[in-house]
Amino acid sequence: MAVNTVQHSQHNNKNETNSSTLIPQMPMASPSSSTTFSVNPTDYHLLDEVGSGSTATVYRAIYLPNNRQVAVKCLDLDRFNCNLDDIRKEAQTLSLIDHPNVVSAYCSFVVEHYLWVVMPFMAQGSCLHLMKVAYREGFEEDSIASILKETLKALEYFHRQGHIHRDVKAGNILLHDNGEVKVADFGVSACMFDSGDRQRSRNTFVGTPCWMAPEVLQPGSGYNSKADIWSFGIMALELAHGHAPFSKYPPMKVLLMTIQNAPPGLDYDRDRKFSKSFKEMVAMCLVKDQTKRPSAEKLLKHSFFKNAKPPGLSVKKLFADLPPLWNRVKSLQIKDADQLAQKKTPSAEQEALSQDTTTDSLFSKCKKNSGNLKQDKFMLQVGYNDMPQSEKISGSIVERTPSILENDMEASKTKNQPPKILRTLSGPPVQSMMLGRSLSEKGHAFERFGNENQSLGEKSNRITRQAPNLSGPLMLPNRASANSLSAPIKSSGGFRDSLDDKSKANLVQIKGRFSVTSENLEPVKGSRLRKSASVGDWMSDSKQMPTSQSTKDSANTNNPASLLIPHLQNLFQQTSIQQDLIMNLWNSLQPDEAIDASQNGKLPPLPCSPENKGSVDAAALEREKLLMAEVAELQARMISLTEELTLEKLKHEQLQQQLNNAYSKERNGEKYEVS
Ligand SMILES: Nc1ncnc2c1ncn2[C@@H]1O[C@H](COP(=O)(O)OP(=O)(O)OP(=O)(O)O)[C@@H](O)[C@H]1O
Repeated sequence: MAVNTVQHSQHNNKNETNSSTLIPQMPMASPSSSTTFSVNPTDYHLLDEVGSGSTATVYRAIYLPNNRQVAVKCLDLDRFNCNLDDIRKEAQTLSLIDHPNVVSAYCSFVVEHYLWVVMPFMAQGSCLHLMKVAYREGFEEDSIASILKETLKALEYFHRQGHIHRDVKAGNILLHDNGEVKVADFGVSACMFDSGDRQRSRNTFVGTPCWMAPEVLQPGSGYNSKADIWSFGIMALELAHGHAPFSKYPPMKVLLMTIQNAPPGLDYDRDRKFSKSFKEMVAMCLVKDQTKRPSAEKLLKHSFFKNAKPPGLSVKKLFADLPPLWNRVKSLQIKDADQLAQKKTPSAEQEALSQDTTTDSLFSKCKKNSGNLKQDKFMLQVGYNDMPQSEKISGSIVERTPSILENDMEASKTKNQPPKILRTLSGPPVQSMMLGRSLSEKGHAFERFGNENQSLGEKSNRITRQAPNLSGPLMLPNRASANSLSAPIKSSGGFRDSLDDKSKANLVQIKGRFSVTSENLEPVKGSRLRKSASVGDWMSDSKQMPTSQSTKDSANTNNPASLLIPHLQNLFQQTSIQQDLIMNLWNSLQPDEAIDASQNGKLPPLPCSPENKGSVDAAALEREKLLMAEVAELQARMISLTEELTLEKLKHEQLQQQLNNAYSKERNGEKYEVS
């Protein structure tokens, strides 16, 4: 493997302070191909966007020197608090991966603040995308068996090499025209989230809430390759139903449900169409005790896989009649953008709705429906430093109302957008020459959708491209092609670890991923977070999605009810989830550990007597009452402010009327007398 030492371009990641942090450009021959790919970005002609996830956008591209079709994954380095040395190591590891069921990398290099990873182009995209486009209820069992078997072969390979994939899900299983199945997203993404050495990365977890194994969420428990087997079981359910279990719930709730509930599985009644052997195989993967889960090697011997057909038969047929991937991606984007646009509630209606909501109904609604609130209105924020000392573990679900979203979009439209940034709303910064070509290609593709769709396309472009992505790298447009239903999450090796370590004091979620251990939050602070695909459109805005402090501030201003009520709802939601989480984690501590942590100040002095857990519940109730009272007070203030505002508006209108009268009389030469 030749290593080109030419530094192509600098990127402005904050960690780039020591000499070893520049990522080397790595031209390399693909392990299974003799072609060498250059690290010169002008050698790549980016054509269409074929997918996007929480960390990257992926393009179909042509490698100009040999006219070969490739995929270029563009990871935004600004989004991560990453050690570039680690990225280099991981990129090297990635280049050494050589298995027919694993998507390897041809080369990687930095273009401005993007890491470009050049890979084989998998022409049918991910299983998740395929389900969204054509199989919303999931695939048939024969296709599932083949996809799972190929995936399992890749996992067996990873595990044999001592690796854990850590993000096994349908969004990371790619398909090719001939039915080939390959696992993607190994290596680079992992390292993007795992600064630190290998050992440390074992103590952190990159994953996606619905797919995460219980042991990676449990305080203090370690995990190993069996975590992939759990995710594999969840993915089996995802392929069978078209979505992962719990995917309709907010991430924090998913975490709790994964820990507390019985493992999900194929239901004997509801899933009658599936074989006993499939159900049994899934049940073997989804055992909470990781030691009781089979290894990938052992699982491959299960009868379910023995009978699996070759993918050329059972997978290839899935996309026989479908248009090319990039057109599917575009039409899905259009559909999603259209749905997004239709979700808008006129702000007046929103206000009326908000004002109708009483404290009681609001509270009970939040309590009762906390799990049913639409995922696509939520964004999860997890943080320590923003919270009072007594609430050091926090997980807040912030509801994003359609009217706020709308405002964001309007605001973004009015901002001055330098052409380059405008171009990069959904993609990497590339030379204008490449940009021109890429955009024109996109234009052609849109033409195929006819006039009606063309205008939708424009709308989609307006919404998805101009969505508020201007204030920071985290602001991604809401895209159909994103790894919907698969927002990854990252947590440290248990919450207790996080509490112990000041360097892990900030928790931030980046587009669905839990990004724990953020020592330097600068790239995130002030940035606006938005959506993740998978569990919906969770969005945040430093201005509009308040932390507890900004919520307080907003209560002190003359904000109209339509803005305040969603904040109150957020508070309720946030508080109830936090309470659940605190109680759950606290109760999972050993009594002596809890006392110890309280006494040495690592944990706030919760009124928890290990002998008498009932007092914890009482304290929680007490706290709930206090919060209710606070909210009632806030709401009363809000109502009175709203009334004042209405009065002022009335006065204003009257004055306006008088002025108009005076003006028209003056024009008519009459003398106006103020009444
Ligand atoms: N080599 C490829 N060929 C074709 N499509 C691809 C390729 N790699 C990725 N994609 C598409 O792009 C999507 C996003 O890619 P990827 O999962 O690597 O991004 P990510 O940001 O790492 O996602 P995640 O949200 O899982 O972290 C995939 O779900 C898939 O649809």
